[in-house]
Amino acid sequence: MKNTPELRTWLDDLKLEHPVVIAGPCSAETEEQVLGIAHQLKDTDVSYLRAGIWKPRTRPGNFEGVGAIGLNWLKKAKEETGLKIATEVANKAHVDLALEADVDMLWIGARSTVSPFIVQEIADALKGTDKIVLIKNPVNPDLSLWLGGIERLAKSNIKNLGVIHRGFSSYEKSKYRNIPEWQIAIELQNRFPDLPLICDPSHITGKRDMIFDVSQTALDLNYDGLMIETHTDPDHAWSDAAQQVTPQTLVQIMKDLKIRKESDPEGEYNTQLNNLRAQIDVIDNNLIDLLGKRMKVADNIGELKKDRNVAVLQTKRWNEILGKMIWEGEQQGLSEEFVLRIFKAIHQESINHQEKILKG
Ligand SMILES: C=C(O[C@@H]1C=C(C(=O)O)C=C[C@H]1O)C(=O)O
Repeated sequence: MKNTPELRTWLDDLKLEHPVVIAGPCSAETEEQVLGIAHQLKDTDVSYLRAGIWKPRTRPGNFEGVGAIGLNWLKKAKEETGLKIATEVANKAHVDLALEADVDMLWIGARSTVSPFIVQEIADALKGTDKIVLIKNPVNPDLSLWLGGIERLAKSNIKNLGVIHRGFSSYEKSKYRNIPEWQIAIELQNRFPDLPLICDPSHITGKRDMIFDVSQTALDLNYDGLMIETHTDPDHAWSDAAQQVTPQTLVQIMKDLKIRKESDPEGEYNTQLNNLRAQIDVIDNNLIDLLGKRMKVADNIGELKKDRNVAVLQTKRWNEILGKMIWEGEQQGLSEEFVLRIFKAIHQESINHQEKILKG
């Protein structure tokens, strides 16, 4: 699949002056709930009313969605408010029912994206549709799997495509429900700059008081839209209560968010920007130069170890370096997480270099 400006057509056709907003409850619960939320979202920045009807849950025994009847509630909400409607599909039966209900936007959930069989089944069922089809990132941080899902949809001749970044599962404890790993979405943007990219801060954060901050980060990174779970009584929602906001909060979030433009033609801004970027270029060259030099020293250490038949990994020395560099990093305003990441990568490269010598 190639990037083309046509990928943005459905988004451009909306003619919005703000990011596209998809909002609504995590799950459709009752007709009154869906209609109540829809009416409160009418005349806001929201273009698409979302509601989950079939809910994939981690453990059995939780609320698994109201099923097809929810489509009637969404249709009614569309008739009454003019909002377009969106729901998640996870198999061919869901797709057939959603298309029959004339749902405007369908999305594939993170737990489905991990399965090429499921994505292919959905792509086949949607073949040639002019509906908008969005694909969430897989639960695991695997860009190829995400791209593979998009390619399957594109091969099924689906033109109105987009992606939703909802963060990635991790065993590690984190302040996020699903760690954003922004660099994965940035890489995806690099490959497909015109593919509409939507952020789902509700699933990334899992907590309503972090939604604004993550949404702002997404806009700072050029995202095209937001999918935000919205409920008139979030605390009593039947699923994902902690991450849903009221329609009033959503309106406030949209008001407070700063919408960034991609660039600015203004002269003085560009002069200063180019100046600073020239400084970054010099520093980057120095970094590469220093890293190359460091690896040459590691090569020499490798030769020494080879002569004496000593193991490459020296945990004590390595831990001393880490401790020192975390402290030094702190003095330079660098986070521990960043220093650890960089030095683990440097250490691995150094080990690879020495391995080559010991095995050579
Ligand atoms: C370079 C060495 O080998 C390994 C690599 C290290 C590094 O790159 O700093 C540190 C400890 C070792 O695990 C060494 O023993 O000093």
